[in-house]
Amino acid sequence: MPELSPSDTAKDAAARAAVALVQDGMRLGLGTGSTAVFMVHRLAERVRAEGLRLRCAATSRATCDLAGQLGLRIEELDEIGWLDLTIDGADEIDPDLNLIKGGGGAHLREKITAAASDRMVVIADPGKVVETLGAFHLPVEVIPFGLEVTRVHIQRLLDSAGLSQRPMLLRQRDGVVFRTDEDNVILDLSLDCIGDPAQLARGLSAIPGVVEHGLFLNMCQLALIGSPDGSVIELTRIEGVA
Ligand SMILES: O=C(CO)[C@H](O)[C@H](O)COP(=O)(O)O
Repeated sequence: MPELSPSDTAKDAAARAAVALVQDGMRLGLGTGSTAVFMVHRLAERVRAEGLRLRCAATSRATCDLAGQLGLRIEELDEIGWLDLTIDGADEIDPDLNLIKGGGGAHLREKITAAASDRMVVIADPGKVVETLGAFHLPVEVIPFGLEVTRVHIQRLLDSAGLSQRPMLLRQRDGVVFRTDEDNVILDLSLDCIGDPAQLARGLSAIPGVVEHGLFLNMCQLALIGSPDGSVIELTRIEGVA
């Protein structure tokens, strides 16, 4: 394997630590993003080496394709029904293990998958750990029909919550509007600092046209933060803390 950058070494360390939690017979959710890519590789290595029998659901087409190439059999989430563990990346992680996700545009399937899991473990490099959520843009998946009207509703919500907001960007990739696996679009909100994530999450969920936002509150029980030296720090959440 080519030498990894410090950031990739950190991601790989977190991924290895998460894959070490996997036991024979488990039903797993596989996350999306560059850190999750390391996890899928390490998981495939363990399956090959130890003959682990796993049932896996993927949170995106990209992860499904990668897992298939590495010899992991992917099933539909509904075929498996419920998962023991989902391992996924994150864009921001606060001290209560609340998250911003969706940098890769997969947060809808990621949230459905994590919500169908006994346990969600997040893997990340140290740059993802923050005191307060919001420096990373907040992705909001929106149905294309009535997009501009939905945008007005979101703006009104942000105004009423006193959240300063730079232009709400319609996500593009390679010069064209980005479409999610569900064929929706994403509005990226630049909020700087989200003082009350629960209130914002409730408000966004109540807007017709919003399919899902990237706030993952009270969903993650453990974050494994890799370091460029290969060590891993465990962050845990005290149950019941919002
Ligand atoms: O939420 C996600 C995709 O929707 C990713 O998990 C998140 O963007 C982190 O990605 P990366 O590991 O590449 O930093």
